[in-house]
Parts: sequence; C-alpha cells; structure tokens
Amino acid sequence: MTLRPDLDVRPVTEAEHPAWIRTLHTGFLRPPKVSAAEVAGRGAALASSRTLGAFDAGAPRVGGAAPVVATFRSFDQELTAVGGTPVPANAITNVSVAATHRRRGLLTRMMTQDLAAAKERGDVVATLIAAEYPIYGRYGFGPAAWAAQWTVDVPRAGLDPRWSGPEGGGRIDLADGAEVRRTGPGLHERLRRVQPGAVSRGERWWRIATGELRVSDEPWTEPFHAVYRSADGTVEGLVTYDCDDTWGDAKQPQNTLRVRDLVAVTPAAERALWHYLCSVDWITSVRSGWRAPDDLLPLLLPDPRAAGIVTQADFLWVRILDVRRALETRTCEGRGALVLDVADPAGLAGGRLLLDASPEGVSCTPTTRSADLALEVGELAALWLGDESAVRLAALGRVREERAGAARKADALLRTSRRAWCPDIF
Ligand SMILES: CC(=O)SCCNC(=O)CCNC(=O)[C@H](O)C(C)(C)COP(=O)(O)OP(=O)(O)OC[C@H]1O[C@@H](n2cnc3c(N)ncnc32)[C@H](O)[C@@H]1OP(=O)(O)O
Repeated sequence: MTLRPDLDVRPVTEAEHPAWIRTLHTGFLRPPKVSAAEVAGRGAALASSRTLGAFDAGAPRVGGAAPVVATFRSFDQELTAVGGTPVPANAITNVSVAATHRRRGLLTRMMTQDLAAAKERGDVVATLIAAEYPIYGRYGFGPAAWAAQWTVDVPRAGLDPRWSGPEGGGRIDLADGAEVRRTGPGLHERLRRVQPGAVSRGERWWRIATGELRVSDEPWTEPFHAVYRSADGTVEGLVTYDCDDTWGDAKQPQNTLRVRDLVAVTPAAERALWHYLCSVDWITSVRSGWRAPDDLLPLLLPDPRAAGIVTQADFLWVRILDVRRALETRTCEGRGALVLDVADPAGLAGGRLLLDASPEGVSCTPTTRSADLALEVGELAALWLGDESAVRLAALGRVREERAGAARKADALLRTSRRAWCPDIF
C-alpha cells in the first residue's frame, strides 16, 4: 500500500457536491455524469461535516481544483435492538474510492476518522449495508442481520384462483404516493418498535420511495401501492410494487411483480398482502424483495416449494462502539451470567464484561472475573441482534470457549425466536 501525503481527506463543501457525486457514480460503475437536478435532490443529505471526500493535490486539476478521488458519508440513524428499544447509530453509506486510487488506505482513513467521531458523539453502534462481504470485518463490523429474496412461481403455489380479498373483515385498497407519505411513516414506526434490526426512516425516505424527491437521473417508474386495513379500519400493512409487461408467444401472460417495500405490523396483514400479490391477474412470478430469512412467505403458500430462494446473504453489518450500552439496551429471554472477553484491535470498544441477564433486565459491567467466552467485537455484533449462534461461531473457531458450555449459554441468553431483519438499504 502506497501512502501519499498529497491525498487530503476532509468534509466537502457545497461547491464540491457535483464532483463528489460524479466520483461516487464512477466508483459504483454508474455513468459518470451529474445533472443540476441530481445535485439539488441530494443536496440536503450531503450538507454535513460527515460527508467526506479525498482530494488528490498531485493529480491534474479539474476546473481549477484537486479532483475528488474517494467518497464517504455518515448520518444519524436509530437501530432497533432485541426487545424493541432503538439505539443511536452512525449509518455509513456512499463509500467509494476511485479505481485509480484503490488500496492506498483511503477507505481506512475515512472509516477510522468517522468511527472515532461516532464514538465521541456517543453512538452505540455504526451500521452499513456492505457491497462485498470481505470489506468491513477489518474495521470491527460483523454481519448482524441476513436477508433472503424469493421468487414465487405463482401457478405452482396452489392458491385458490377465486380468492377476492382478505378474510376476517380486513380489506386491501390501492393508494397513491400522497397517501403513502401520510400513512407509511406511522406504520413503519410501529414496525420498527418491534423488529430487531430495523432502522429509522426519515421523511426523505418516503419522498424518494414515492417519487416526490428524485436523487438520480434514472427514469422513474411510478409503482403501485396497496394498503391493508383491519376490520376496524386500522392501517396494518402497506406494499409498494411494480410489474413488467411480458406475454408469451401463445398469448399467455408471463408478468413478474417485484416488491419494492412491504411493511406489515400484524400477521394478518402480512398474510393478506402476500396473498394479494400472488393473486394479481396476469402475474406468474412474484419477486419478494429483501426479507428476513425466516419470512412467513414460503409457508403461506399451499405449496411452499413454489417459493424458491434466489438470494440469501449477509445484509446489515453492525459495528458496536459501546458494548455495555448495546447489551444493556436489549432484552434477553433467558436467565444467567456470562463473562465476555471482547477484543477490539481498534481500541474503540471491548474489555472484559459481566453480562447478567434475565427477562426482567440486562446489566453489563466491567469485571476482573475470568472469562467464559472470548471473542472479537465483530463476532459480538453478529450475536447481538440474536441472529447468529455462538455455538456455530465456536465451531468455526471464531469465538473461544474459556469455560466449557459457554457458547451454549450465550445462545440461551442472546438468541431470538424470530430472526433480525433490516428492511432498508441505505
Ligand atoms: C457502505 C457502502 O457504501 S458499501 C460500497 C463500498 N464501495 C464499493 O464497493 C465500490 C467499489 N470499491 C471501492 O470503492 C473500494 O475498492 C473500496 C471502498 C471497497 C476500498 O477502498 P480502498 O481505499 O481501496 O481500501 P483500503 O486501501 O483502505 O483497504 C484497506 C484494506 O481493505 C482491503 N480491501 C479493500 N477493499 C476490499 C475488497 N473489496 N475486498 C477485499 N479486501 C478489500 C485492502 O486490501 C486493505 O487490506 P490490508 O489492510 O490487509 O492491506
């Protein structure tokens, strides 16, 4: 790795936004052009001292300035812990380093700077959606919530073709973007209060999802929105989807419906919305979008084999910055005490801590007692949302039992009955 003193990492100014966006597009292999509309659409999100750029003073100047050769941005977010309490999170996004400047330590510089600032602010975790698995473990991140995507072969699913709506008095109605902006945020707030791994959505998220705010020059396709209401009229579910227009030579419909977002706060709403999506005439295939790996979807179908997993992968990565607060914020179903020896080579978190957990509450205090389980902070992140098994990590040699049976005990305390899920890419 060649470290170069003429590579300056610093917050970008408003005048530098167009160059910064162009570098981001280049890094993400999108056409390297930027319109005034895109600069305006992204402006509010970029206007922060947490929008970093790397500038190469040794490169030919572009418009009289050193070119932007790397991008990085973080923003305030809340991440729901097991039990439903949110923790303050430093959400990291828009990470790119120009191919001409790769492997010179630019990502490491930007990440180190940003994580130190997040720790200083008092954020409990940092979060990101990783483009590639091998990038972020070195910075103490661990894959904390996985996701799966299904394709449903609708004709094979065995659903009753006469179905005309939900049972039990509930109803489904189509909605427009304005209604989604009114009802969606409240519904999503209900979801994230109970869904470990869910992250907060600001008003901007809803404006982008409904096409009111454009942050890219890609053509916008207006989606369909459908709302589920229970028998008493309460909104309990919302789905946003689009469809293609494909017909076979024998004049048979072969259309695919793609779910962009499905939020349901009751099992009845979730069941009804999936049933609805798989019952839209002309649709022969439904793409589920990113769901929890234990989503209800396949088992809702009379023939679950009609739902094939097309992708199953790590999704939300978490970097714990404050082990004590992270553990004390979550709940535990089990009861017991465990001494964790948490190693953090970056020195941001870690130490030896006594986890004392019961359904009544969790305490986590520094201790000098001998350790039961030794692990790195990234492994703890994978365990923290309850999605990973300490027994599994021990078998992989990634956590070490200092006392026989400690991994099984950790699982009894930390694992959850349903898996963590992050519905959002950010
Ligand atoms: C949250 C998000 O935004 S995810 C999107 C991430 N962006 C992308 O994937 C876009 C394309 N890729 C890139 O822009 C860059 O290659 C980046 C951002 C992934 C890496 O930036 P770089 O400046 O090259 O990383 P840097 O030089 O700091 O590398 C640090 C270490 O990570 C390793 N590393 C970096 N990227 C990768 C990778 N994709 N796969 C494996 N190892 C990697 C380096 O080899 C180096 O290892 P070392 O410490 O053992 O020497």
